[in-house]
Amino acid sequence: MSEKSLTAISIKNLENSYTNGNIPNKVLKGINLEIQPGQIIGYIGPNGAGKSTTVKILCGLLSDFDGDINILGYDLRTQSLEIKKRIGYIPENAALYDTLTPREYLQFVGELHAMDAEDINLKIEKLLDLFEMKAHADERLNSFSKGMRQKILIISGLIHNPDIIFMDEPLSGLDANSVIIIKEILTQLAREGKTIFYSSHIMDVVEKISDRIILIDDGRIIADGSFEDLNAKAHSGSLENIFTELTGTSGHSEKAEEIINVFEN
Ligand SMILES: Nc1ncnc2c1ncn2[C@@H]1O[C@H](COP(=O)(O)OP(=O)(O)OP(=O)(O)O)[C@@H](O)[C@H]1O
Repeated sequence: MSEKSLTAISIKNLENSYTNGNIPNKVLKGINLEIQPGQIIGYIGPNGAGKSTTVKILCGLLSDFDGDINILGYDLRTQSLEIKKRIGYIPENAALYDTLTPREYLQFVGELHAMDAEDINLKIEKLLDLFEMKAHADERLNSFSKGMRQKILIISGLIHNPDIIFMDEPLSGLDANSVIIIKEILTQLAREGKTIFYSSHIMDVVEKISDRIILIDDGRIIADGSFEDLNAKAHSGSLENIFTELTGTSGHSEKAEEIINVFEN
């Protein structure tokens, strides 16, 4: 991690709007966060709360925002290239180059990160093997299942050994063994001082791996603390219950009944 800063991610008054037609839709309404290295952050919230938008801004994929963001001591607006060298981004879905094989795609990603060719090839071989993808190394990506594609996305987000790893629903499509391995990888990387910013709807995984859980709703942070802190605040027992209590969604069985009634009548 950069010697320039002790703070991994600093976000001050982050605001963002999308414009649909001429009408601005304010999505982030003043996010303030200081995240220290070595933390696993679980970033959660209801659909449309602004999680993916936050992650895309932090990864430099959306540049139209208000507020100040500093990552590893670098200003996101003026030094985004320095930041991009030091972060990894694992989205839920991404356009992989379907005509390439995983080996070719990962070589391409390694080259983008200016990695040494020998180092790239060595890592590709080892990682494909460890993710049980070696047998598919030379098949085209367009023949891959969702989980197989997700494994390639995970490898490509980690291959350059980033200091901060941003993940947006990264376990989507993975089988149970792979989920356990990824959880273990994240815990071990955090122990080495890497920072993990993890956005997901899978509450039991977030509950288990996160040192700190940040709950956003309608573009604002409504809870921030360890699972124990949040649990003490909401007295709910599980993160799923805390989530529903704090985001004001309740009466699930009544809602399910109403939905079935609409289908059946
Ligand atoms: N490209 C876009 N153009 C216009 N509006 C957008 C765009 N992307 C997202 N939005 C809007 O911004 C809001 C936040 O979306 P975002 O994808 O950040 O939410 P999220 O918390 O990640 O949701 P989910 O849990 O459903 O993935 C939503 O109202 C969404 O409609």
